[in-house]
Amino acid sequence: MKLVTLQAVRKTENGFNGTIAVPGDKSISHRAIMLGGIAKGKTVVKGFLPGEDCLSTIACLRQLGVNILQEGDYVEIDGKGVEQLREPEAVLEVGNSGTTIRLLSGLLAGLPLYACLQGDSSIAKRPMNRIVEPLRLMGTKMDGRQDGKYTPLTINGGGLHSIDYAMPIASAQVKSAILLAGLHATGTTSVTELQVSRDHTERMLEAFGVTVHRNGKKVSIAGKQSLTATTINVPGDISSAAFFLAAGSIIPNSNITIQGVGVNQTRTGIIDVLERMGASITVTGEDEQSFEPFADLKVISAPLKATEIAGELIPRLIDEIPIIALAATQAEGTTIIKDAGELKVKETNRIDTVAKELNKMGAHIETTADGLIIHGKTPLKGAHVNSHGDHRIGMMLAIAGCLADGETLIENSEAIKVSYPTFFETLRTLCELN
Ligand SMILES: O=C(O)C1=C[C@@H](OP(=O)(O)O)[C@@H](O)[C@H](O)C1
Ligand SMILES: C=C(OP(=O)(O)O)C(=O)O
Repeated sequence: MKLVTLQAVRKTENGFNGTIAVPGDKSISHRAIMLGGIAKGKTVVKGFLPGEDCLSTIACLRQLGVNILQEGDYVEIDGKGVEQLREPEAVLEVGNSGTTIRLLSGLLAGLPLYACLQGDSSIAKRPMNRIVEPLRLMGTKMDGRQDGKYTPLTINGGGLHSIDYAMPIASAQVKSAILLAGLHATGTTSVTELQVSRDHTERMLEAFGVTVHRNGKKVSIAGKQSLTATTINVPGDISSAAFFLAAGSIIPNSNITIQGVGVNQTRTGIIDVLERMGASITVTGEDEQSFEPFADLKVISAPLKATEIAGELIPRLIDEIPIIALAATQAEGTTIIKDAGELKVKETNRIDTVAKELNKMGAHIETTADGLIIHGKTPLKGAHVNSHGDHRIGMMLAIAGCLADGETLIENSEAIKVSYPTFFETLRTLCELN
């Protein structure tokens, strides 16, 4: 039986203060393990995120026969090239990780192996047809429940040919799955994005010596290229830093510096939106040397005003919408978030869970078909809330609890370990929790 965890959080009286570093970027950590696993030579990953999702990726690659040493945020991968991957003897378990199942499916599609992939009860509800359709077009024999819509997925890979695919949705996971399959297909595979999404796969493939052509929203990769091992320095995860950027803005008397955060343009929508709302954020020490840019972010509390978030901005802050919604409850005016229907197919339906849980605390949030309407300047009060097993909802509620009058109890708080296992330790360095 799974234990239900309950975390108590009380209002912080003196603000959030201090200098912190957030754990490594989740998206980049997954990709470093997968690409290191098919490269030739020793790949070293520094600043790896030892969160449950990325540990699932390591476990899957080990099942495929890759030797991986992991100690905290340090990883060494003994890469022997893609031909050394062996057929897994058991089902590949991806846990709660959408990135693991979608990217790994793309990788496996190109290899002459049979594999079965499944995850937890949240993964079982998330759409897989978005990758199954293009991978089938490339020649993959692939199936899943309801004609490939849902997990478990089975893949009988190999013998792929290239495609020129126009994506019907904005998704870095779908783009990456196709590019990883294209790596082992004949001809040149192209993907044209509907809207620009995070480009970590493209950047990391280049870091492993692969030629990737980019032309606006079109990305192309010639098949049959091999990867050469490298050292990957993973920046701090801006999606984790986002909780403190928002907290520092809305919790009075705060002053936080977050060191070494990844500031890839495809991920910095959170900074743009908070600044537009009136937040005081300073970006310093930008380092562009590495394949992914890093910077230090400083935030001090400031009065916020409402905004509208829509269109091309959405993929640049898709995972930050729960914490942006909390910030908007404290802003002057009504914030409108639209074009964010993708939120319905994350770890939970985040349109519903954000509204339901924050409204328990006194917020006034309405749901729409593709977003949220958030009425500002609503004082929050402590309540018994639930992460519903969604890490980002859990962290957002913990920050809400630091702002609300009285005590907040967060049920299923253990979900936070998916992307930020030391979240409450960081919180305790910034303020008194209880
Ligand atoms: O490629 C990635 O690492 C991710 C892409 C996004 O998902 P989609 O591709 O479904 O938009 C994001 O929400 C997820 O947390 C990580
Ligand atoms: C949606 C997320 O991740 P994934 O799709 O990898 O489960 C997330 O981290 O918010």
